[in-house]
Amino acid sequence: MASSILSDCSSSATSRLLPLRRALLAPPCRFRPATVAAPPRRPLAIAAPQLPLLPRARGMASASAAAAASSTDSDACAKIIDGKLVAKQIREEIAVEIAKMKDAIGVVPGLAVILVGSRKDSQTYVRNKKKACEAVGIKSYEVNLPEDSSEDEVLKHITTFNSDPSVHGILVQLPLPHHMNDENILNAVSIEKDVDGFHPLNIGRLAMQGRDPFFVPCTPKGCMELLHRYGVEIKGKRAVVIGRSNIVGMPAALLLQKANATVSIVHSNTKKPEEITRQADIVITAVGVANLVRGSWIKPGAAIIDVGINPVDDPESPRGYRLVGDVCYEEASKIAGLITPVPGGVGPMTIAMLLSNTLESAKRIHKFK
Ligand SMILES: NC(=O)C1=CN([C@@H]2O[C@H](COP(=O)(O)OP(=O)(O)OC[C@H]3O[C@@H](n4cnc5c(N)ncnc54)[C@H](OP(=O)(O)O)[C@@H]3O)[C@@H](O)[C@H]2O)C=CC1
Ligand SMILES: Nc1nc(=O)c2c([nH]1)NC[C@@H]1CN(c3ccc(C(=O)N[C@@H](CCC(=O)O)C(=O)O)cc3)C=[N+]21
Repeated sequence: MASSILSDCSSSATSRLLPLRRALLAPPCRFRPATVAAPPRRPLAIAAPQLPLLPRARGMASASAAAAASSTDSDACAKIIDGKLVAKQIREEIAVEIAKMKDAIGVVPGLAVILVGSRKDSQTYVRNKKKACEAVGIKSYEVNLPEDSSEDEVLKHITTFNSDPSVHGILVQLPLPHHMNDENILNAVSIEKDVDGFHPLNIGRLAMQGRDPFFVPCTPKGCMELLHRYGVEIKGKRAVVIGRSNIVGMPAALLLQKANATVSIVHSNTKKPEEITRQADIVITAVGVANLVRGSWIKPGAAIIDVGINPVDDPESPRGYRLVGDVCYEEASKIAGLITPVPGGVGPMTIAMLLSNTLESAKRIHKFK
């Protein structure tokens, strides 16, 4: 459900909640349309990190550059990280690899999606995943179960997919109905087919030094991919992750740490989150609160990756609502060096990473290089 109120990002410390006003939608930056930065094409950075191909974004090159950027500089305008474009490039790369694999060994990757219940947003995500699979040549299998299904029914489908050789990835759409135990269900997915990367063994391997998971969770992997493709240096930088969920915040923090950032995690009990966030060269937000992160929370020149997807009422939109992130975009885009929009930032990357994980799984299972 869309929230019926929207922070207008205009008060100082706390969000003032007002009815939606059209004027708030005006683009804040004079140069905004021209600053959408297209990253050059290159293979997935997760497999082979480093090698930034874009010139460093304003303010990200060094502390002195960041210090030079002033938050009162009205011309300052962040580069937009175009997740939609990067995701398209990645899908094209994946389609080429799938065609090669099919030619060489006659195998196409298969992804099974299990959806329980009839939440509209979950149905949309699953439909979009299916479309994305078809477009790159991944065969998709779908199971739709009613809301009142038993945990055993879900487990039965997982077991069937675990032993089906044409299925290389299994995804159980979250959230599950309340009467089901997420842990039991996620534990049942074979770790070799856990393309969401949510199995405790995969998360454990992600957390451990010198170990690698079979799969990195898609949304955090997408965030890292955007940072890599836009040439954001991570090693030695300060990063703040806002949110610590098992599916986004926590694995995002682990990945940043693996990439040698110094990481702080902000959560609902954190005191003075703005002071902590203001120290960060890189901020990843995954909270689910519209406009939580204000311009005053951001270090000039920082890279901001906004994972939040928050519906707010918008009578002028055909759907009656629109999506905004956790970051007050109007304010943040005047101070940050780089920023992801919502929509069109991390969301499309999540789906691209799911396709990437499914291809990776098929290649590993069939020992195809
Ligand atoms: N773009 C994409 O592809 C995806 C987007 N999302 C979106 O990302 C957002 C987060 O999703 P998810 O991680 O699943 O959400 P969860 O609700 O599982 O986790 C939210 C986290 O935010 C923290 N939090 C809540 N309120 C505050 C606050 N005021 N200040 C600081 N931290 C706070 C919570 O802290 P605590 O742990 O203390 O409760 C918790 O760790 C949602 O908007 C979701 O729709 C999610 C997945 C993919
Ligand atoms: N097992 C499981 N794995 C998930 O990865 C998973 C999940 N369950 N449950 C729900 C969350 C959410 N999620 C998103 C995926 C794509 C967009 C996306 O493509 N968003 C578009 C907007 C789409 C629109 O306009 O509605 C964008 O940000 O541009 C958003 C959110 C994956 N999740």
